[in-house]
Amino acid sequence: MGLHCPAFYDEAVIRRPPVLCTLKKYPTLFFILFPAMKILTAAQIRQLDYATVSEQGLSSVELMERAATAFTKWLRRRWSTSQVPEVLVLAGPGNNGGDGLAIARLLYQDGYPVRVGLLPAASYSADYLHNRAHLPKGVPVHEIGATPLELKPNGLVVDALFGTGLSRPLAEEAAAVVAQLNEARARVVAVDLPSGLLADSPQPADSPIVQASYTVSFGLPKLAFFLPQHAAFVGEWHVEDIGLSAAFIADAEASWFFTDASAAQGLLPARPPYAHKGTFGHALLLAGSRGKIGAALLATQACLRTGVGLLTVRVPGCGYEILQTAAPEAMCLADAHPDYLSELPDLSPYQAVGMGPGLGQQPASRGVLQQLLEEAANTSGQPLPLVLDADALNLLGQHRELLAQLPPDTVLTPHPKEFERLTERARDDYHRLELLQAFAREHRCYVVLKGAYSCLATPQGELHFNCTGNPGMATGGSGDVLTGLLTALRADVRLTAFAAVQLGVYAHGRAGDLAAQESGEPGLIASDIIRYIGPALRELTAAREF
Ligand SMILES: NC(=O)C1=CN([C@@H]2O[C@H](COP(=O)(O)OP(=O)(O)OC[C@H]3O[C@@H](n4cnc5c(N)ncnc54)[C@H](OP(=O)(O)O)[C@@H]3O)[C@@H](O)[C@H]2O)[C@@H](O)CC1
Ligand SMILES: [K+]
Repeated sequence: MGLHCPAFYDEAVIRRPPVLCTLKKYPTLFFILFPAMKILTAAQIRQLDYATVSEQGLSSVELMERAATAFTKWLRRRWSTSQVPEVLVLAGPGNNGGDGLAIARLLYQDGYPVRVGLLPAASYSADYLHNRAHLPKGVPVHEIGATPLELKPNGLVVDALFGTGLSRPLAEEAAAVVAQLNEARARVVAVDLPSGLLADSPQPADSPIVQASYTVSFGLPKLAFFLPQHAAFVGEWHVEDIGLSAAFIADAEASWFFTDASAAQGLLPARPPYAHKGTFGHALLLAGSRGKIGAALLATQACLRTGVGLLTVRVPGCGYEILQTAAPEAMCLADAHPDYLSELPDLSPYQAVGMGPGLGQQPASRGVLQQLLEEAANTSGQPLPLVLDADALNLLGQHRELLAQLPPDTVLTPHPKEFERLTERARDDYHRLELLQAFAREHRCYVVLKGAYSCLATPQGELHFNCTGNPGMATGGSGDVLTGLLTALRADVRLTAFAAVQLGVYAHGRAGDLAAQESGEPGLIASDIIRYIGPALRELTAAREF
């Protein structure tokens, strides 16, 4: 029965478009210099602009030309001249508008039918004026704002109204243009940022913002791209490499990062040739209750597939035969109670413990959690690594006094609703990030906030956004798989706590992406993710050194 009834995290919002970071020109340099991929603030991006220009002996117009060329190449790869009846480029008064004017010129030279709409302003940037002067005469130009936009059916709109220089919510003509685009559901490709969206800070909920189908950004992604509340504005986002100063980025202070393939690659050490099962640790899972033994089984299978040396699973009596039959590779310790966990086993054999999938919220199970926290903190030497999920988190939320007992470096994997139960209701996604950062710092733990771009907060207050995963993974049991996977990696003493969690979250999403290629997103179930953990980890394993 319980086999088909895993724990759900249906409140988790997993609605994200695929990320395609195209770093074509300077990929090797980029990957060597930036193992942790930084997300810079809008102010840092402006400094990066200056640093690039002075370091490379460029003029700012030349850097703008690089950006426009990269954007145009991206657009050309997507649509040929015969596929679009018109490209309407909307240009604002700053350098985002300057990019737009250069893009209009390049597209026109490539044979696209281009028209330009200019937003009137009191003053214009120097590079805007340069590109305005160089717009070919054959490109029709008109003012926008006061009159209705005439949009051709199936045409493309290039949104180059405002980028990182936005200093206040859009109003008047600019707001009118945004309203018309959104109402017409125009097919919009935003240059750098959808106009009206701030790159990295909150703004009033009713701010006019372009709803882009695509956003093509330069150099590095913006923080705004990773937040669910912006998905409808940003659309599918891409980052194009324009050779921005690598030295500046390497030196820049950052507390936001993203984990893509290059950051995750090599995090898992190769297995030594003379390895034995003791090398990879012995993990314990505390999971399951009547009707939710499936959750325990999913966590078990994921833990095994991640390469744990030995695994023992503690389930209530009703789960014993199920576990022994469905997962013969694991050892099973039946609890004295038939329906839920009521006793903590001796912890001395284990290198890591995962608790929560399908657990239920019985007072006796809370007692097990409390004892686990006490004993894990008091092991001789380092505290015993813990991974807490699902009902273990709900029990912590109901008894917040237990939070003070979390051993350092404990890993918590809440979805937004579970996180809210541990802290407070967030006003918006930015506030949620603040709460996440503060919580991880205060409790010296790692918190994985699950969802699209799952966000890992570290005890040092860093936030790492994960780039793998897909909406197919918003299905019952996905979270149980993550718990098993992370427990196995925490039992592997070769990995630091941070590396284990960063790798685990990335590998979980990657396994889901590989599984979705086979099953499609709607048909994806948690067991499919487990089948692809091995292939995902194989991609991420470092070369063996002798
Ligand atoms: N950095 C890089 O690496 C590279 C950057 N590049 C490009 O530069 C872009 C940034 O350009 P940017 O700094 O000129 O800012 P941008 O977004 O065009 O807006 C500024 C103008 O808008 C005005 N304005 C602001 N808010 C407003 C409002 N609510 N309503 C009305 N007006 C408002 C503001 O006027 P003010 O605030 O002074 O009144 C000013 O006139 C960046 O996104 C990228 O596309 C690439 O070319 C090369 C590499
Ligand atoms: K824009």
